[in-house]
Amino acid sequence: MIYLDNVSKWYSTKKGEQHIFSSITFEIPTDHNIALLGSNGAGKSTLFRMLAGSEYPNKGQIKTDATISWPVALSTGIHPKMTGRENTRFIARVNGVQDLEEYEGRVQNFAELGRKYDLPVQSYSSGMRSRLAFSCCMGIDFDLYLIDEALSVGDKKFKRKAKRALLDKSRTANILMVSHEIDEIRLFCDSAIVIDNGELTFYNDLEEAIMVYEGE
Ligand SMILES: Nc1ncnc2c1ncn2[C@@H]1O[C@H](COP(=O)(O)OP(=O)(O)OP(=O)(O)O)[C@@H](O)[C@H]1O
Repeated sequence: MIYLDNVSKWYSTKKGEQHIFSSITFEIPTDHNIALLGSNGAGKSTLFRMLAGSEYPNKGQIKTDATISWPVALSTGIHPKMTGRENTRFIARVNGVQDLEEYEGRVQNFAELGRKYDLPVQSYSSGMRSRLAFSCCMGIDFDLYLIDEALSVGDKKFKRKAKRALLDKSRTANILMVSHEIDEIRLFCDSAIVIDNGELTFYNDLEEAIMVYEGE
């Protein structure tokens, strides 16, 4: 269960407070693979950051007993001065991974960074950074994965591999996905949340949600 309890979120800008969500009370079901649909600027990434705990609501609380990933495609939390391997170990410790060596090996195999794995991340291309972040995230067992345009990670070969890994995950865990590719959404999700004007609406029927979203 993920429960948004009277959540308000705003940003202070030069033009005053910009309100994204005002006093939202909403339950995100955890027994579905859910697409998060909304136009540019609707608040999808903001909601993701609050769910991941990297940003707090200005008011209210997000209550959950589920373990939630960080947004998968982003290299948030990857330290540029540390090597790929050091980052992997750090992420493993922070997330309570028991078998460090086994995890490290899995990430190394999946990310396919070759010798770069032992070089500082600041020497990586942006695609390589994303591959490391994606591999670190997939290597940890979360209840819910936040997938933010994650399948745009890496080159064609890596994209195929990432897609397969994500499909495997979606069978044993749940995903909450932001993608502007409707075909991708249909492949991974069975239901959706539409964000419109700061309001969240859950649709059990994905196709109905797509119709609402595309008709906006
Ligand atoms: N740090 C910030 N400071 C000020 N405004 C912000 C900040 N982060 C986001 N916003 C604003 O909050 C609103 C929601 O942004 P958000 O990135 O969550 O939208 P989104 O639905 O993910 O959009 P997109 O589909 O374009 O990625 C936007 O108007 C954006 O300009």
